[in-house]
Amino acid sequence: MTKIDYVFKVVLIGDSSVGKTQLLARFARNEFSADSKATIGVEFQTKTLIIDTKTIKAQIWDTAGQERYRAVTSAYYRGALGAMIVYDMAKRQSFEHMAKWLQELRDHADKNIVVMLIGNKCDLAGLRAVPTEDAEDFAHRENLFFMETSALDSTNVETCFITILTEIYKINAKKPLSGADDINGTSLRGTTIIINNHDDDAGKGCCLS
Ligand SMILES: Nc1nc2c(ncn2[C@@H]2O[C@H](COP(=O)(O)OP(=O)(O)OP(=O)(O)O)[C@@H](O)[C@H]2O)c(=O)[nH]1
Repeated sequence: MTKIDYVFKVVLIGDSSVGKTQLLARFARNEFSADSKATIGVEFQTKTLIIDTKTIKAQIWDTAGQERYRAVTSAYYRGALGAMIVYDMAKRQSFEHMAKWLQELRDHADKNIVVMLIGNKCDLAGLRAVPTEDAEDFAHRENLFFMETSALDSTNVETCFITILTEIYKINAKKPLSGADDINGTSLRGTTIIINNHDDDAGKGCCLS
């Protein structure tokens, strides 16, 4: 069995239908679904990859963009070292809401979290409603990484995940994974606890049937 050097939790946020679930499906399994259902509650997937000779387990969390399907916010952000805030390049409103998502992140996440702005659906070039420069300006002002992606045709999907994981690695490289280590130790142990909590929550009504 491969020895895991680090476990990095990254969360996906953004309006409903911008493509968070499909970005994750493309990255984790190289799959895409055209009739993707709205996410209810929280899901996550993992993918193990090598960065700078280290084995990194990326644990990517995906939650509902729709308020009524969202699970407890603080639990979602707990232990997250990276966040991708996603808008739909063809839907101006989803970009206008980026400030709101950023605020939520700043209210709930660790202040050192690495944040990347993602303009998804760049395959819909003819329907573009957000000029690249607008997003670049916003990212620059807010100190975010920025990339345009397409989960449909795979453009930049692997690149954006590898970029954020590499940045996380640079920040956390001095903290090797061990039982005594605060950040990574907690994220590993916390994994099980958080998932169980969510399962419990789901049963209690964060999800509609
Ligand atoms: N053209 C195009 N369609 C996409 C792309 N990514 C996702 N979609 C489609 O957009 C719709 C919504 O995708 P989802 O991944 O379910 O969106 P989401 O952000 O997870 O939505 P919630 O779970 O409600 O928060 C689906 O019909 C997808 O097939 C893309 O890159 N290009």
